[in-house]
Amino acid sequence: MVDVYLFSGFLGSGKTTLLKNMLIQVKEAGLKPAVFMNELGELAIDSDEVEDGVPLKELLDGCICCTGSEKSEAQIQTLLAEEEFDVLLIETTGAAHPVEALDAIFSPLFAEKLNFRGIVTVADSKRWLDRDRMSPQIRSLFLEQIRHADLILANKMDLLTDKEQGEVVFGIQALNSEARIVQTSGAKIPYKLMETLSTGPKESVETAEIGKLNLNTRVFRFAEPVKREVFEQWLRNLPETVYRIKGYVPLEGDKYPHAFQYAYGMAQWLPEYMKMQPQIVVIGEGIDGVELP
Ligand SMILES: Nc1nc2c(ncn2[C@@H]2O[C@H](COP(=O)(O)OP(=O)(O)OP(=O)(O)O)[C@@H](O)[C@H]2O)c(=O)[nH]1
Repeated sequence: MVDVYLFSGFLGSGKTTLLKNMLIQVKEAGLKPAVFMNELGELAIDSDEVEDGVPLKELLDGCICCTGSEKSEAQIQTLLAEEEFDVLLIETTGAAHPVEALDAIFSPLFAEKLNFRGIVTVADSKRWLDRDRMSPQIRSLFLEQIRHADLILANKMDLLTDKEQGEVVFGIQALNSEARIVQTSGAKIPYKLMETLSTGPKESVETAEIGKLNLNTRVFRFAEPVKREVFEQWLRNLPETVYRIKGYVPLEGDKYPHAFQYAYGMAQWLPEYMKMQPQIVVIGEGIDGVELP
């Protein structure tokens, strides 16, 4: 049986960071991992982060929970037919309800093959503190992802004071008293901690109504390089409802576009040593008016 873990958590909370950490540790434990990824938007950016040699399937521009679990089922079935592996790590989009995303895994097709171990939710601790500023639907999704977790990473602790850290852990514990909560920076946990999970099928869990999410994704392609100051000024002026940006930004004077990440007001630039497509995906609510600088 293949052990299956489902990574949940809001946009930009640190799921891919956790995935990368886990891939290293699973291999170190002498096990073979495989990955199933689900991205919002038509660009496969997170999958660039999974190193070659790890079996990977992805579902683009949709959500594991709402574009029909059949597609996900088919992808997982192909993965099982084509590859040999011991552990399947599933990264859902930040817009997925974790329990609804379980549908594909609990398909009768996989009853003898997949051993579901649990939902691991990565919570952006800074966002937790500011949760009252979210729109009601987004807030409800954010809380549901935490409420249904079997293990919770209170991530991005490096951005919080000691007092805030305590506040986050108490708050999260009050919302989900069953799950173990670990304070993390860079989503670092030992794989052994995930191995302690063994929840089995989730029977008749009550999920709260989230309402219609008005999350949109837009892809912008750069016609030419931009000045870094101009781009950063543009970021500062974005509406608060832009939750996530990722992709490759061509900067004036640099040979290759830089890998770029933006989540909750925090930008991260990484040098890229290959010529990646100069494009970014912007995810948020009411982003029709957003244009590149
Ligand atoms: N300061 C800080 N940044 C972090 C931490 N964990 C992750 N990040 C950064 O947060 C950004 C988003 O991290 P990802 O791992 O891509 O988040 P994600 O949940 O996979 O994002 P989506 O797939 O878009 O939902 C990246 O720039 C990470 O480097 C942390 O503990 N502290």
